[in-house]
Amino acid sequence: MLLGYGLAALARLPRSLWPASLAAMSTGTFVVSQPLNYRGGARVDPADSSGTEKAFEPATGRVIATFTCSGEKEVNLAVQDAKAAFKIWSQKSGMERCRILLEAARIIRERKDEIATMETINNGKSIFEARWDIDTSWQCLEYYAGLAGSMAGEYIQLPGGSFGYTRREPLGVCVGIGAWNYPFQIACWKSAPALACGNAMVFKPSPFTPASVLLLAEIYTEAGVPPGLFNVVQGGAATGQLLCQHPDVAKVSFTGSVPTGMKIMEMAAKGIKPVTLELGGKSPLIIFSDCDLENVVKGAMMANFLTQGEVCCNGTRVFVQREILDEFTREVVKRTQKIKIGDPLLEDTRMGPLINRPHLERVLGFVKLAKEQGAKVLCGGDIHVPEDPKLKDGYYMRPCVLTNCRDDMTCVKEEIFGPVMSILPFDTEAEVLERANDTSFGLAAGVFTRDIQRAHRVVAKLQAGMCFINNYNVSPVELPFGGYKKSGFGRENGRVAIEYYSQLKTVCVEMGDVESVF
Ligand SMILES: NC(=O)C1=CN([C@@H]2O[C@H](COP(=O)(O)OP(=O)(O)OC[C@H]3O[C@@H](n4cnc5c(N)ncnc54)[C@H](O)[C@@H]3O)[C@@H](O)[C@H]2O)C=CC1
Ligand SMILES: NCCCC(=O)O
Repeated sequence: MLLGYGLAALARLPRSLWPASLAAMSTGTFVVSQPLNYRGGARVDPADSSGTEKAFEPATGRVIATFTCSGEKEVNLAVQDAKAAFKIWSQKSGMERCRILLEAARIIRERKDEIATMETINNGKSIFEARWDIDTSWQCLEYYAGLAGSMAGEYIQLPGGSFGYTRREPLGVCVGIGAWNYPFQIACWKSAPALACGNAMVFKPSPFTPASVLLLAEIYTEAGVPPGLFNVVQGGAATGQLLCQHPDVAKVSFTGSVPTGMKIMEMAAKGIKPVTLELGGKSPLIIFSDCDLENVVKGAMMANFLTQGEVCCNGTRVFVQREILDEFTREVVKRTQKIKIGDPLLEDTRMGPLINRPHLERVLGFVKLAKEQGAKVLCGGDIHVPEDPKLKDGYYMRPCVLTNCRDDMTCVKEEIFGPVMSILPFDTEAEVLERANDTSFGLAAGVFTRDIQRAHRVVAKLQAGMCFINNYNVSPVELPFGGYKKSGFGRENGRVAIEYYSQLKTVCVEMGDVESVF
C-alpha cells in the first residue's frame, strides 16, 4: 500500500494529511502497486525486459511484487540519464552537494519508521533492528555530506617557483549492486560517498528486496539532486551483467557472495573498471577467560543473531578459552532460547523470518550436516511455526547453538548466513590465532579480554579487515568497513571510501622556461 500512494507526491503534502496506513502497517497487508524502476527523477516501467521476478514478504510467504527485470535497453537508458545528470552534479561545489545530501539525510531521519517498516516487510528483520539500519543510513549521508564540503587536493611547491597541485575528481557513472540482507543501508553506503564525490549512480538491488531503495531514490529527488543522478534498475544476474559490462560505467561497487564477486571482477577487468567488493565471511570471535562474561554473552549474540544471522561479518566461529567454556555455553544457550521469534513488525520481536524458503532449507541443511559430522545441537536449528495463523507460511527457524565442533566441520568452514553459532574450545593465544586465521575469508574478527596488551596484540595478528575489541557488529559510519582475502577489497564508510569513488588528477605548473634536451 505504501508504494501505491506515489511517495514523491505525498511528500509534498503536510504529514498530517498522509493516509494513516503509512504510519501503521501490519504484516500481511502490503503490496507494491507502482513501478519499481527509477529513472530521470521518477518511477518508470522498464523499456524492455530480461524476465520477471517475484518478491516475497518473508513473514507470511506472500508475494508482494511481481516485477520486470531490466534488459539492455532499460539499462542503457538508466546509464544515459545518469551520464546527463553527472554533467550537472560534477560541476557543483562540495558545499552545494553537502547541502543536498544533508537534506536527504534529514528526510530519511524524518521518515525512519516508514522506511524501516518497508525494510522489515520485504527482508523479514525485526522492526527494532530495521530502525537501527535506517539510523546508520542517514548517518552515512550526513557523514559524506560533511566530507563533500571539505574535499580538497594538495599544493606542492617545486623548484624555481613552479608548483603542482592535485584535484580529486569524480569517476562518472558508478554502479551499485546490492545484497538482500541490508537493502536500504547498502544503497546508502554506496550512494552517499559516490554522490558526495560528484558521481552519478545506477543501483540494482537484490531481486529478493526490490522495494526500499525506491524510497531512497525519491528522497534524493525531493532533496534536490538533478533528475537521473540516482537511478534504480531491477533484476538479477542478467541485469547486473549488463550494468557491469556497460562501456559508460566507470566503477562497480558490489555487495554479495564470493562467486558473484569473482564474476563481477572479471567483467570489470575487461573494461579496466575499478571495483569495490564486499563479500562473504566466516569470522572468528575469540573469548579469553579473563573477559567480562555478561558483555561477552551479549557480544556473541550480536555477532551471530542480528538479521536472523544473515550478516556477512558475523562472528560465527566462537572460540572460547576452555576455563570458561561451560559457563559461557550455559549462559549463551539460556539467552538464545529466550529470543522472541515471530511477526517482525511487532515491537517486542527480536528475530523474524529468514529471507526465503530455499535459504531457510539451506541453513537447516547446514545444521543437519553439522549433526552428521559430530556437532551437538544445544538449542534451535529447527523450523519455528508462530502461533499467529497468518505467519504459518513464513520462513522461521529457531536460533541454533552448536558444540562439539571441530575446525574441519562444514559448519565451521563455510558461511551459513543464518542463525547458527559454532562454539570451539581453545587453550592458548598462539593456538587460537592460528586457528582463527585458517580460513580463506577475512572480513571481520572479534576479541574479548580485559587484558589491554593482549587485545591489541591479538587484533594485530588477525587477518581481517574489521576487528572488534570487547564488542561486535557495531557499524559506526566513521569507520572503514571491508575485507581481507576472499572477503573482498576496497572499503565502505570512513574517509577512505572517498578514494574509491574518485580519481586523483595531478597538475604540474611551470613558472619558468621549458628546459629541453632537444
Ligand atoms: N561484505 C559485505 O558487506 C556483505 C556480503 N554479503 C554476502 O552476500 C551473500 C548473500 O547475498 P546474495 O544476495 O545472496 O549474494 P549474490 O552474490 O547472489 O547476489 C548479490 C547481488 O549480485 C547480483 N548478481 C548475481 N549474479 C550477478 C552477476 N553475474 N553479475 C552481476 N550481478 C549479479 C544479485 O542480483 C544481487 O543483487 C553472502 O555470501 C554474504 O556474505 C552480504 C552482505 C554484506
Ligand atoms: N550493518 C552491517 C552490515 C554488514 C552487512 O552488510 O552484512
